[in-house]
Amino acid sequence: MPASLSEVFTAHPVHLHDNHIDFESVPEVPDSHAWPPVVDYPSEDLYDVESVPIIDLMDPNATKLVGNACETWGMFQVTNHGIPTNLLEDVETEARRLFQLPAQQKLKAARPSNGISGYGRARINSFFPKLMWSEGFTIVGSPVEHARQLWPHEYNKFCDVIEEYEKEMKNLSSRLMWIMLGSLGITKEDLSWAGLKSRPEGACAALQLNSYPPCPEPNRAMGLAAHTDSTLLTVLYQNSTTGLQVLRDGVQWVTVPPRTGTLVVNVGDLLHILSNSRFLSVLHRAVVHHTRHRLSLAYHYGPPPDIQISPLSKLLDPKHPPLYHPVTWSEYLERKAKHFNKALSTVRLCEPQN
Ligand SMILES: C=C1C[C@]23C[C@@]1(O)CC[C@H]2[C@@]12CCC[C@@](C)(C(=O)O1)[C@H]2[C@@H]3C(=O)O
Ligand SMILES: O=C(O)CCC(=O)C(=O)O
Ligand SMILES: [Fe+2]
Repeated sequence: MPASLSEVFTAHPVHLHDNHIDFESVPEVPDSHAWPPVVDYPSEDLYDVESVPIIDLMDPNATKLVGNACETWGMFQVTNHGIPTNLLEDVETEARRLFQLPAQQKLKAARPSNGISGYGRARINSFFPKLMWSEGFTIVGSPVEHARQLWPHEYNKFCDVIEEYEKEMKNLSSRLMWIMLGSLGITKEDLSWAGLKSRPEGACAALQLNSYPPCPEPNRAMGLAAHTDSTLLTVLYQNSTTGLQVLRDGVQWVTVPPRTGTLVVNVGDLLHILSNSRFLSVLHRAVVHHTRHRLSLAYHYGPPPDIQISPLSKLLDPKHPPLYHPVTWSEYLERKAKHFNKALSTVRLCEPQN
């Protein structure tokens, strides 16, 4: 069994580095990136819809509002989250600087086919016949090794900003997790691994930088295909270009409009399991824009990789039996690498009632 997140993908190599195109210079979407019209669910433009809840973390009712959003949307936006505005600006600038590098330079820090961190396409691309209109850079822990490959002489600024962002995101994610669980009546005593003193690092995370260049034919391309995250929760910063969509009630794509200073939070598959299905792990995707470049930074927050995650006993009774097998984050990421969006059903104990 893998001891760290980095080892998870050794058994599931994905080869995704061929066929690079210069997104900025092509006049039309090449066949390699041309998606047939996605006829799954309508987009909200057709209807007048409510949007993802915006929750002020300083609101005395925040816990209740967060719980409600997790049970109905599986996603919410937060204000008054405590992440300094200048840090958000700096991290956006550094991400932009990275993606602006020439392809050959970025490929020096390419994510190995059997590795977790580095530059490359979304690993979920291996499940689709067409390529996505995006590039990504995954960071687990220190970015130094890869940053040196990108900027041999001036990698310090990037590393300082990323490390500060990782530190702030880790604190915020932990705080959010306790608010989310608190809404279900769960306290620190109910989660044996959360207070493990012997493991000061405790939780584990991956920071995913995503770049979506402008696209000459946005309706024929896909930025990031519909997926759920394998995490406990994900905290997403998006720049001022729209693109993120969330599946509402399993029937309709709803855009999550960027709002300055606001962060998007979504429930991941592991929190869905812990909550015994009370919280929704929602499908979300990123579409692309005709003229505007979109950037997003997703902080994928999970438990220590080798800790068993299973429905919390406090939420179980004869009417609410456990719906999932215990699984570690490492094992779950392996399942995701093999089964993609069917990973959750591979750990399900019994079929949903309705
Ligand atoms: C820890 C991780 C979660 C993630 C895989 C990763 O190693 C880092 C990137 C994450 C991401 C982002 C895009 C969608 C996704 C399904 C993917 O392929 O890479 C998620 C992965 C996940 O949540 O399973
Ligand atoms: O770019 C976005 O808005 C979505 C990114 C995302 O879903 C992810 O990195 O998991
Ligand atoms: Fe995601």
